[in-house]
Amino acid sequence: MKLLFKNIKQLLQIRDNATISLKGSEMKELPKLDDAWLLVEDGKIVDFGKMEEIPAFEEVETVDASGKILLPGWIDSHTHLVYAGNREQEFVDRINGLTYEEIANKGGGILNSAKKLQETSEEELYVQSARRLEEVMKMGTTAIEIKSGYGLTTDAELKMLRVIKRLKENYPIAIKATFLGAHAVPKEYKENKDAYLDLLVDEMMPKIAEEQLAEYVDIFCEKGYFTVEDTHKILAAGKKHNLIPKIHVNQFNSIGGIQVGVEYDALSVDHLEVMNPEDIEALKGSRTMPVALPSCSLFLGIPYTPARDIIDAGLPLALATDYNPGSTPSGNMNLVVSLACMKMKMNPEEAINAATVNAAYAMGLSETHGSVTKGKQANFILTEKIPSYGFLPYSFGANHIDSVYINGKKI
Ligand SMILES: N=CN[C@@H](CCC(=O)O)C(=O)O
Ligand SMILES: [Zn+2]
Repeated sequence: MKLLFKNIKQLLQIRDNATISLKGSEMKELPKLDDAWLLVEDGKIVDFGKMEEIPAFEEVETVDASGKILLPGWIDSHTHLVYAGNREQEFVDRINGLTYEEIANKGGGILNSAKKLQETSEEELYVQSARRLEEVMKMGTTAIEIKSGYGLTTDAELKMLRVIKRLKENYPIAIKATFLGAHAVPKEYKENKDAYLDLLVDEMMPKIAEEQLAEYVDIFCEKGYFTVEDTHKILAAGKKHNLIPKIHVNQFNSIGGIQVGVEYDALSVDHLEVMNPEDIEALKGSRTMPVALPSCSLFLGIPYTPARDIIDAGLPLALATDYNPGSTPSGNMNLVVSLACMKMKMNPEEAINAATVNAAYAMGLSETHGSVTKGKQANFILTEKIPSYGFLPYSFGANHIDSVYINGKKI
């Protein structure tokens, strides 16, 4: 089945196959075609061009995109979308003056979510997660990474990863799974963290690898959670099972997590709210993508990732939501793109590049996703009639999405 978009006001993010990621000043360029057409066949982009040169097509279904912009769907490379219930009460506790750390120290936070998840059946967890996945797809997300890490026992971590597997099977969106058993130390292991690390390495990882339940491995490298040494241990064990690192670092403190990530050739290092010059230096010359999560900063009232320092140092940057019940109960990539412009001083071009091309890199999907390239998946956002692409981040809070296409099909 062929699908033809005609009269597209602006076709954004046109790239050749060689574009894998964008860094430094390259992020300011957003290649586009005005008054364009685009042809889709078998779920893939076949060709595109200017309306004045449109060939005669037969037996095609046509979409009139007059006044509308067509751009690649958002790629969300960092989420915890599979979780049970919510943490609304902690939100109120924070309004009333407690900090995220104080809440975690009194048994809330990640351990609170873990307790809820352990008590929730796999079926119910699937139903709650599928609802969230459908919600983010409608908001333009066309590829998504999902982490475990609210299980913290072998059974509950496997339950989470099986739910992710079922989502992969039942939805057209590309999904990558990450094993984040090292998200927090369970209460029972408070005095013996090493025994928990052994459980992750000796019991959970082999099972996950055997059932092929994850592509990536993650750890929350942060004061009060896991140290740089723990990070070495988990990433080295992950390597034995072909689990590529994508790690939580520098959210509250800079303790050397970026350097370990780079040493293990991590695909991405995520959060980065607190960065010192050595952290930026460590990323130079590496293949590791820095990933910022501005809606987490908004919700927790913590600093925003210093995007200007990162990009102006010649580095790439990707954007993601961090969708989770504690620090970011929102999976809205449109808001993330707006926040990147408003709070991190990224230009609209930089923010769109960070949420498409660079985000695809951060999920290992550069060959199939993230740009309008012949042969790539036909994953698009078709906007409402809007004056320009800059209007998307400018009019924050309104998504301006007419429709979303995944593999050439309107969802
Ligand atoms: N920082 C670590 N993990 C999550 C939040 C976890 C939670 O509060 O439930 C994050 O990326 O923000
Ligand atoms: Zn996270």
